Amino acid sequence: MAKIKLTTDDKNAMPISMHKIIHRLALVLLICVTPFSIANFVQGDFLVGGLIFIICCCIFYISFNMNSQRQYKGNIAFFVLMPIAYFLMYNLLVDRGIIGILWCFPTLVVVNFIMQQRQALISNTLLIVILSPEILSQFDPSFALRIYGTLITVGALSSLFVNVIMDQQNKLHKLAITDPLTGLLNRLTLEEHISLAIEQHNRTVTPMTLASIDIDHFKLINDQHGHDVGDKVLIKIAELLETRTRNVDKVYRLGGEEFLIVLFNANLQNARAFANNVQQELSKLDFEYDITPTLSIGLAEVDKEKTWEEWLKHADENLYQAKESGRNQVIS
Ligand SMILES: Nc1nc2c(ncn2[C@@H]2O[C@H](COP(=O)(O)OP(=O)(O)OP(=O)(O)O)[C@@H](O)[C@H]2O)c(=O)[nH]1
Repeated sequence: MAKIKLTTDDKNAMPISMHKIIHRLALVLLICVTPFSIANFVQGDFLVGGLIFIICCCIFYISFNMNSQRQYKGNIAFFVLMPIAYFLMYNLLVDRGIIGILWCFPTLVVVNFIMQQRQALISNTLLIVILSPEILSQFDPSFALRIYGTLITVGALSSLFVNVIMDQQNKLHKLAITDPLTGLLNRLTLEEHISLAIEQHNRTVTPMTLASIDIDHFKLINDQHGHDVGDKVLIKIAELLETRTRNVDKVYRLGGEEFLIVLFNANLQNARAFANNVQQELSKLDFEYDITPTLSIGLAEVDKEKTWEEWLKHADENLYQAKESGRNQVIS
């Protein structure tokens, strides 16, 4: 089964479920914690008020940032907002003793939700290290040990919890966007990727070409050799398409024996060379029962005057012409 290609950005991005969790976290903070911060300011307790306010700002900022920019990577929280919060937390511990420690617990949990796993681990370890001199000087060793035990347990449990959610969500997301037979992308992300390709073309004038691909007389393969043999042909062709494309390209099975490839940074000439190469490679593959499948391919280069639907339609029309001209053809 072909593996879906993930770009570096896909790999660094937080899963969609984390976006929702952070929006909800922001809402919970707004309702439950912000009034607490205001109350502290009113009572003149600027340290506690400021600390809570900064943590809330951190979550609000990230939540807002995620609405406008889906690829949040946790850097703002790691490099800017958390150091400020930790500075205040240290002073709180110096000033209030054991009461100051209490705010570390929600912080350890929140950090796991708003940063990537490695950043969260570093950040939480740093928090404990920063507070250590004060913990050791203020409390006797057995009590200090209990504090460390509880801080580490809360940090580790929340990290475990977040990782289980992210893992499940990644699996579900992968299932939702892939075709179960071939492992290629299905239609779900088609509009998003084609629109992104158009955006990138408009921004950088990078050429992009769509290749609409259809197996010729596939019904005959099914009828003569059975559906399971037809499935194996589909899987092998999907693997061929995946191995012949680059990491940035997107390969879809749109249904039945129909495939689509978004060829990034490829003009019509590059795409034609790619299509001819795929046809040649296919003719060299060994299939059961001496089946010799062929492909009809329609190509269309991106045109900034066209919408993504028109671009797709153009590639489909060329595919239709390839079929009409006798199949096993590339038309652009
Ligand atoms: N084995 C298998 N067959 C499928 C699958 N999905 C669709 N098909 C079959 O694909 C065949 C498509 O047939 P047609 O649309 O007539 O196309 P074709 O025979 O390839 O003819 P042309 O496209 O005109 O060259 C049908 O027989 C479908 O049953 C699948 O997942 N597995």
